[in-house]
Amino acid sequence: MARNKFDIDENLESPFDIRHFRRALVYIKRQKKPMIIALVLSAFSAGIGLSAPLILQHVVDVTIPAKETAALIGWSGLMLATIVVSVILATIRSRIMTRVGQDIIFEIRTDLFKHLQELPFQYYDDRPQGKILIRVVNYVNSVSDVLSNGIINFILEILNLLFIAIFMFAVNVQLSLVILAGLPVFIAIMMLIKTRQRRAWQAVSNKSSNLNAYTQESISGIRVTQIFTREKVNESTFTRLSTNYRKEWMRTMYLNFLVPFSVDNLATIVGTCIFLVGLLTLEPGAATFGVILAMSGYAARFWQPILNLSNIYNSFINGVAYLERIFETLDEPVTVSDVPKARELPPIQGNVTFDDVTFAYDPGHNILEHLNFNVKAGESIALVGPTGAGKTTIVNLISRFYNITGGKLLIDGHDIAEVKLKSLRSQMGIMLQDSFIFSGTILDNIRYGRLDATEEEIIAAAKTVCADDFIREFENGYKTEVNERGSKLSQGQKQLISFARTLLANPRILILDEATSSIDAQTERLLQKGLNELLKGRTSFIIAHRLSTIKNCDRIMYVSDRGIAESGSHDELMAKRGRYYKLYTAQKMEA
Ligand SMILES: Nc1ncnc2c1ncn2[C@@H]1O[C@H](COP(=O)(O)OP(=O)(O)OP(=O)(O)O)[C@@H](O)[C@H]1O
Repeated sequence: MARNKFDIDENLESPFDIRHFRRALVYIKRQKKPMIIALVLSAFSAGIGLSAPLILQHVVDVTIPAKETAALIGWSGLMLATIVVSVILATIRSRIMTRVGQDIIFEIRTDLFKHLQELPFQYYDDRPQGKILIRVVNYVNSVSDVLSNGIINFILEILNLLFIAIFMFAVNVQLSLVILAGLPVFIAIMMLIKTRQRRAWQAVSNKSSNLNAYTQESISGIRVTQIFTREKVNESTFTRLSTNYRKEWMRTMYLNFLVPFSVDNLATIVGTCIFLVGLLTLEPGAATFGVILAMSGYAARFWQPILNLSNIYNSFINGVAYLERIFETLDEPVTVSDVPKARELPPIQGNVTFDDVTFAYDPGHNILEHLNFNVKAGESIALVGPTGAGKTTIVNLISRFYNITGGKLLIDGHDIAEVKLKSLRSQMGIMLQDSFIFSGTILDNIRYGRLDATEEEIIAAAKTVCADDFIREFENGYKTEVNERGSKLSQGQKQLISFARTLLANPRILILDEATSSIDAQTERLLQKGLNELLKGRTSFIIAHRLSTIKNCDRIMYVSDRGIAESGSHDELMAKRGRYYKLYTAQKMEA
């Protein structure tokens, strides 16, 4: 998918790719056993149900004229028994199939989530989160029925149809042909609306995806919305997307209504014809009144599975519209992954080399060009420079969150493109600009990257970053529950927690992207002390706009014009009186 937004429809596949169905069969096949049991139960239930018209015919033609009261009671009891057995079998089948449906969606959803965990940053850069979410939650739910009951019901309805055909031909061939005469008309109607129905369902999936994306974005940005009093504008955007969804849904339903409407009408016409033809040819030995009654029963039963089949077909194309989206996500290539013969990156010292590195997020728009620098193990590097120059991009490349477009990036001489991602990232401590806090306790949040860390280690990390004091001030201390995104915490507190989380991993290379931007100057000074100790012997990349915090770094790189414009220690760069000097003196004056 190219870059997408909440009001841009995703590309629709046309015509239907049968591969999607074959892939769905992989999940269905895993449920073979319970599905066969359900099928057999249903076949029994349907077979028993089919005997009812035969009993009726016998009662009308034989039992009633002969006034055999005892037999009449017997036949009535038998009819009741068939209904009871049918209901019991149908209930058992429903239970089995509910479980099968849930097992199928459980597996699809697990595969989707697993895949989403591996997809690179780029995938998430390119689309609204709501469009991803709707696939995992809603779309998977929507295909459950079609992949479980849909298949079974399809087989059953075909069997049902066959049985009914056999029964009715056995009773009367001429009237059976009358019943069948409506079939070509029905097939013609279905052929006419089939493509439109498919497109309509695809459009519904698109519009619901757009609506979901916008709702999700609006909820995430609700604070900004209220700050700028944009509620009315947002409501009108929501109404527009909602209206689009409703329109597509209605269009789809109108098409769908055509099916039962046609079936009902055809069934009524055929039913009338049976009485007409039956009564006209009513003569002893041919069509008795009992036969006509039985045949009109079969006519109704014959059209019921056809109606059911067309409903199954309808939910099938509806499901396919969702399946396409689900499999599209599962097929999304994991572009940042281990190469076939990837090696483990051995425990590193922390030498980092950018060897003629070029990088573009979007082809043709280089953010970095022919970047060359070498960082020795244990060196502390500050990346400074104007907004949007490429500082975050540089540190993201070191952890291989994106593949570089040209050149090589080496750690201790190992090309990072050739080592296992896990072995690379597990030796890095990265603190992103967004200090994301997960729902759970503060303890859980610090422990996030090292599940085996002891409480003592967690507290030590928190102390190093000066987070221990404020954490203990909470009523439940480290066991304090925080909400998703840490809504109970101040921005600075979130940064300190995520700082502790990064340190706990004890990384050889530490990357701090605006790690202390929201922390007050006093805490920052204290933090700096702890950090200086901690940074000893580790390679570190520190991005900071507040230059006072990076003054003491071994080397400062001024990032600009797709590369490093200046590089040196604070004193060297100040003596040079270049861009860094200007930036530093400007900040000093402001302070
Ligand atoms: N995911 C992305 N897709 C496309 N372009 C991007 C993406 N992320 C960043 N950019 C672009 O790359 C350039 C460098 O961005 P980067 O975040 O590295 O800058 P920065 O120097 O860290 O900025 P800041 O100081 O504001 O954090 C910017 O022009 C930005 O628009």
